[in-house]
Amino acid sequence: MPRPTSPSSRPDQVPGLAARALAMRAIDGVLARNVALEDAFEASSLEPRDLALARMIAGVAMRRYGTIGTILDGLLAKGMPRKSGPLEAILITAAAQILFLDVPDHAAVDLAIRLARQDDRAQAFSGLANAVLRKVSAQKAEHLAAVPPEADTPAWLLERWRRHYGEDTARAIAAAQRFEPPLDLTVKTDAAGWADRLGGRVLPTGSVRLAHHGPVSALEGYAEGQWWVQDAAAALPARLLGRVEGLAVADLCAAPGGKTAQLAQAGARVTAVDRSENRLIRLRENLGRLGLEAAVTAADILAWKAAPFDAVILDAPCSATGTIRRHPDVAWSKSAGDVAAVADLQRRMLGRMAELVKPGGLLVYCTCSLEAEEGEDQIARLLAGGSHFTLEPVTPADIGGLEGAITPQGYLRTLPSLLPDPDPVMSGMDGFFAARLRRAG
Ligand SMILES: C[S@@+](CC[C@H](N)C(=O)[O-])C[C@H]1O[C@@H](n2cnc3c(N)ncnc32)[C@H](O)[C@@H]1O
Repeated sequence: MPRPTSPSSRPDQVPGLAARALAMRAIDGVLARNVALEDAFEASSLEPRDLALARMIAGVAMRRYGTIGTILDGLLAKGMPRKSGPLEAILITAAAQILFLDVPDHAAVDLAIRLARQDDRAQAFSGLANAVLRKVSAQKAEHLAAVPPEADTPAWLLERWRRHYGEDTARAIAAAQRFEPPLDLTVKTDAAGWADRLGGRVLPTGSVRLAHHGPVSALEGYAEGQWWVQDAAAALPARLLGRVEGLAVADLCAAPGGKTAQLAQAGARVTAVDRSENRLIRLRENLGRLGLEAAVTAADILAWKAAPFDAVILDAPCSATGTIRRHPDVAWSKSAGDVAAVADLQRRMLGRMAELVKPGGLLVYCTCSLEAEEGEDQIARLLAGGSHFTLEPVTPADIGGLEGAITPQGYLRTLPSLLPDPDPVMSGMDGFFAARLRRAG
């Protein structure tokens, strides 16, 4: 039975407590059950202000979880107590505020103690929590200086990136992921005009970049459907199909529809396929707001039958390690086993593509993963196995001159460390892989 809480400590009556409680539950969900942070927020009924605060706290806590964990470990002489329920998530929630947010330390500590006291298992450790958090607060700068930047990337991921990209690039990727990303928009037309109106800048690849971290629906042009949110790297794979006006194009694994919108805007007759009905609701809403059209189909593409298309883009489900800047929980909720499982699914999806692309037609395969198994290795295996496809190398002209994003083999490989800027929050792009293949005629 949950213990009754005293009226003065009910989350809805203590200012700020509900936001901390939600942040703590979201963090606990990632660390204890591999639940995505967003799932905790989507199910919440908190006021928008509290929800935004909870998102901010949990976001920075996951982005800097390696640093926070190292500092807490150093202060817990006997390690995290066993059977202490959400104590670890409570400490992380408070330490994230103390170390990285502009919140009075005493408020962060006080609210953490209230959360601990509300939980049957954690309450016995509220004194310990108080002592540890006061030590975090007392020597912030010293604690932070003692932790190397790589601590915020799990060792297994860093090791893979070292093997595939080399030491310097692996470190640069890890460093880029410690900062919140900018907001990138794909605009229908007039990128320079929208950059001007929204106070942003046009990237060489054509996206408009803003340093904006609030809700986007209040920004000019959103309601009128003049642009959509899409990371600069995510906007590149659809462009590899070249001129698509009047062509029949299948967008496979399409929801929430960023690439569908690009292709429809470019004049293609798009068929958007995804197996998730829920995500297709968002795709339809997005297309509706943008005033764009596509034929939308809910189906598992491993079983879907259709007459072949002039061109196909397959944005396969992946480990999403290229999006850790945007979704820092991905770093801590995924494992090497997850990479192997999605790589197997991607291989099976690619195996079906010859049926769906007309002879002479184009296929673009892409993933938002930094892992070679989900990118380079997939295409190398496909091409080595007597495939119907040949590689059409990506050229700088395809992607706004971003030569650094093209590999010697002719693949597109964007990294969070590309597009550097003196302001780290205006730097970088998601990690994407894409290959362009032509089916034999
Ligand atoms: C990376 S997301 C796609 C993002 C989208 N292309 C965009 O640009 O907005 C991957 C999508 O694959 C879908 N998916 C996963 N397995 C699938 C399958 N077997 N058949 C169809 N869709 C699938 C998921 O529901 C998810 O929406």
